[in-house]
Amino acid sequence: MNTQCNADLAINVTDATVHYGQVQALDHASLQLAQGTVCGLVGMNGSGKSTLFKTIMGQIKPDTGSVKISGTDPQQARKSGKLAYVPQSEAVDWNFPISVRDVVMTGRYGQMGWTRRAKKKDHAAVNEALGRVELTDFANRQIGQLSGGQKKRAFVARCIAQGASIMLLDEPFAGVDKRSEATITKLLREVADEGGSVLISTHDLHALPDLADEAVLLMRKVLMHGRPEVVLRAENLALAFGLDPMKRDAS
Ligand SMILES: Nc1ncnc2c1ncn2[C@@H]1O[C@H](COP(=O)(O)OP(=O)(O)OP(=O)(O)O)[C@@H](O)[C@H]1O
Repeated sequence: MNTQCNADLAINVTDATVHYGQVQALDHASLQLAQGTVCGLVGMNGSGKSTLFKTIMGQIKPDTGSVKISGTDPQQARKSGKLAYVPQSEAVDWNFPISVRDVVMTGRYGQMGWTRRAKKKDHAAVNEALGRVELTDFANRQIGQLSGGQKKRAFVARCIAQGASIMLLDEPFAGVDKRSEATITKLLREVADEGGSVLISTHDLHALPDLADEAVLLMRKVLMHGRPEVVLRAENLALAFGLDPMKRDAS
């Protein structure tokens, strides 16, 4: 789909197979994502989307194949702050006694050294990120006391404070109000326009053509990768879902 050489690819997953015991979650999946693109990841429940994210993040080592992030290992890309992940809401402990500001500050930890003492530039990065997601007024609230959409915005702000140029977002629009969806969409577009890359799983297929430059259909392997309006054609969705999810909930 792209003409960049491998080291220029933001994400390069080649032939990744992942098992959880007897369950095969990825089956020789390959995905190349160029710099400066927003890509939507679409697939039914259990098709391997979260597993693919974890594999790209280096949290799961695939049985076969390899993952490169801008030509380096995922661990190295995470350490340098280049690669960031916004997990599904269910994966977060919202009762943890931490403020919105401190959640965003965790994005700076990699650059602070072992003392984790925030300097002026760290506070400035956090303030700027909070402003970009319109959460400045909520900075001192405990993270669990935000709405679903505000929580997502806080985690996007964390990626921005980190200075990440490659962002993975697992269902960022699930249970999210329209304002938050619009704010997040605008920010992701800005990240891509600045040369970053965004991979975003979503069940909201109607929103995808406005949000993403590309779409990927996943069913343990990548069935199709191309322009959203082509990938989301009914006959292609039928391959991935066995029905027409534009007429029904894609889950
Ligand atoms: N920790 C685990 N142990 C065993 N099986 C798992 C584990 N995590 C995921 N699976 C299985 O692996 C497959 C892929 O799961 P995964 O969570 O990657 O799918 P998904 O596309 O993200 O699903 P959803 O849309 O529901 O979030 C599923 O069959 C799931 O049941």
